[in-house]
Amino acid sequence: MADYSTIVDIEICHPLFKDNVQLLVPPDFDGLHSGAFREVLSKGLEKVLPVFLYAVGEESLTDQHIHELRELKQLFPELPVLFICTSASPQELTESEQHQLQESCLFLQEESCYTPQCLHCGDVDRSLLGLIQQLDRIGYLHLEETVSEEPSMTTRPCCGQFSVGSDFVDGLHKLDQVLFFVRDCLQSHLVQVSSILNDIHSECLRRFILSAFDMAREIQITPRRIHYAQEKEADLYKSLMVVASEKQKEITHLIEVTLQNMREDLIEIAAAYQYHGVTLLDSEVVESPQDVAVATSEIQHLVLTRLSCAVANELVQSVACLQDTFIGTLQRCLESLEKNCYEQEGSLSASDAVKQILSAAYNIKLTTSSSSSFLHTCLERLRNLLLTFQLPWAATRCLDVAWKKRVATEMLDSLSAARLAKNISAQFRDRVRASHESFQSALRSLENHYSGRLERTEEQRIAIRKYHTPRLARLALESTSMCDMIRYGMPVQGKEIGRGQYGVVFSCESWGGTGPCAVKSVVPPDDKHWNDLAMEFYYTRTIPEHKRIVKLRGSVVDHTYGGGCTPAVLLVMDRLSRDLYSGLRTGLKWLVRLQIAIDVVEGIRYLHSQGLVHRDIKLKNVLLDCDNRAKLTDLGFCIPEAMMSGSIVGTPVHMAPELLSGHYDSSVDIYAFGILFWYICAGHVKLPLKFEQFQNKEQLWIGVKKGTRPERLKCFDEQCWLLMEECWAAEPIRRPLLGYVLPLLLSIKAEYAVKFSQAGVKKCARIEVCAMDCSFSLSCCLSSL
Ligand SMILES: Nc1ncnc2c1ncn2[C@@H]1O[C@H](COP(=O)(O)OP(=O)(O)OP(=O)(O)O)[C@@H](O)[C@H]1O
Repeated sequence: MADYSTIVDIEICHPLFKDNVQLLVPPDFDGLHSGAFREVLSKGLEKVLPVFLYAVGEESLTDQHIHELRELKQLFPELPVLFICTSASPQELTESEQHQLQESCLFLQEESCYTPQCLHCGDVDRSLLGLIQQLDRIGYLHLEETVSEEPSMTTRPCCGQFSVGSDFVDGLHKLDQVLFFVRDCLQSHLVQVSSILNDIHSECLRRFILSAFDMAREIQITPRRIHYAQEKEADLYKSLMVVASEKQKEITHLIEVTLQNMREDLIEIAAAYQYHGVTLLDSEVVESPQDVAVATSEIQHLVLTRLSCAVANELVQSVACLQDTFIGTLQRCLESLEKNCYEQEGSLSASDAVKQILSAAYNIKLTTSSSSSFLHTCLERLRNLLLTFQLPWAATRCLDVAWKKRVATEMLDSLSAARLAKNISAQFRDRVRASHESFQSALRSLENHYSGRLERTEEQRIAIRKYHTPRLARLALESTSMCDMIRYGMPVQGKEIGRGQYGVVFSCESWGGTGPCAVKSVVPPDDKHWNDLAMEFYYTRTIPEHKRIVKLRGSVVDHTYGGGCTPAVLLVMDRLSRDLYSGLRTGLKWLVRLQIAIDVVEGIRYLHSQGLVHRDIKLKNVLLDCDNRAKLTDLGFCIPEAMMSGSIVGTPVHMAPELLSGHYDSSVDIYAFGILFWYICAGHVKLPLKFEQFQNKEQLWIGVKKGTRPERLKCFDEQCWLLMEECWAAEPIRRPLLGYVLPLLLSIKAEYAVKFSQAGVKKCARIEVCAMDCSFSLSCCLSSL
């Protein structure tokens, strides 16, 4: 096969060709076979990121060009092409054009970011209109009818989504457009791959976190399930043993009633019985006395079997714990425990053992020996003896309906309900005991299986929490930062608006097309801080937007920070007016403060609903907008409950006592809210007196553990005080649920709103009276209010 590709090895000193750039100039395809174009392209583009420049020498496309371009479109429908019309009259560059070109080159060299803009080619040479229309028809350019005489092309989308469209350059002198096009193409590829990468990172992260949730749940729930199964089966066993041992009278009575109710039916069933082991001659006579014995035993067996069934049914119905519904939950619990557990061969599973316990009543068997009285048994044996010796007067050989009825009746008459009951109980007890033992051994092996397995699960959960998720989070932060950087560029940092333990917050007028924003710049000193920051970023970014959580818009990694050795991570978020700390310092009205408390509770409730615990609720992490509505920020310590390791985090005065023990849950946020609510009700930011006595945080924690809490202030409303006390209860279980706190705060606020509006009406009324009463001046009246 002919090799059509020509690799031109050229050395051009230009930033564009700096790294690993290959210039592929395909041959002229005129006269070559139709597949030549495809062949060259597919060979030349192996492992190459293509940027297509298409030079056109004439003012219109030949059929061959059109064919080529159609093929190109088919092969790469998404990839843009920059068409350069080389025949456009080359003009001398004006001074300003030369300057512009230089600027563009510098611009690219500096690698600074650029927000793609809509480029219009309104000023294309009119003689090239035909060529542009041809490209339009093939689907590369989109000519726009404009009011002006000039044709206008829209080929690039506006800012936002970063994708590049095909473009047209009329003249080689417009090299800056070539540079921009190439740069845009490469950046668009970069955005595409980093978005895909970020999707993969985020999805893996999501799955890891979900599996950590499942693991935490399994670790927590499995021992409880096993315990529940043990308890429930023990109860069942106990109550069945009571039935078997102590309810003889009831069972006797039950058998008597069943016998009475069924007697006629059983005799009729016996009458209609067709023998299996006996052949009848004419007139329903049998040949030998042995046949009579067989027929007798068949009838007796029939009657006893029917009777056993009926007694079993009655027994099950009269004993509640023998019914399926009674152990429904136990069965489900066992089945879920056994789901992923291999059973040992030959041994009974716990759920089967429970089924056997239940069926113990159904499997009871009544036999003639167990049912007859001693005297009846003797008579029966005597009768069989006589039959065996074939004494002529011993028995009839005509086994007709009357005979069958007689045998059934005799059988039923011979039954002793008390003996049957005793026998049934004994059988029942033995079966239940055996099944109970099988159950216990099955549960023991289930427990053994789980104890090893739960240890492994815990190890995996720790690995997910400590290693896998933070690393993935960091990768996700880097890939999304790359996209954000290309799309929106580096945020321009304005003045400093705050400072935290880990970073500085700057204002930024606009980023990504919206503003104003705040940029939190953090320089993670080590891998641990990097990972923590990445997790914060991940949680903040992935939770769906909520009006009570400060919105994170994106992030950028500034690799030039610190001379390039300590990159800074810039988290860009919505900018709010101030934090609650400065709000309280400058003074906020009571109703406003109550509304802030409501907002905070809504924010915490939302995080909890997402499975997250904030762990650092404090005045500085509550931001206020210009209407003094609050939002939570700084999800630095925010973490899903399943990922919590018991690490000690937070701000000392807001930290619940159990935080120090390492065993805590989402109720630490409710404790912290209790303290925050103290400040909200106090209306200032002074430390509670009770806490002031402590010299350091260690002393504070000891005090808090012993029960020291902020003091009640005079201005406190009774309901508010009670609420704080509940929230900061020492035992997490006694802290109220947010679903209770929220309506309570709303009702407190509504009460005050009514009180204030009534007070306002009274105040106005008094002012009117004062105004009418000339003996009082208005100012005097107002001061009295
Ligand atoms: N989005 C924002 N809009 C306006 N101000 C903000 C914003 N984010 C933070 N600030 C201000 O910057 C301060 C520092 O915020 P940052 O989140 O870094 O730290 P912090 O919560 O005070 O401390 P730490 O991170 O150590 O817990 C806040 O107290 C607040 O005053």
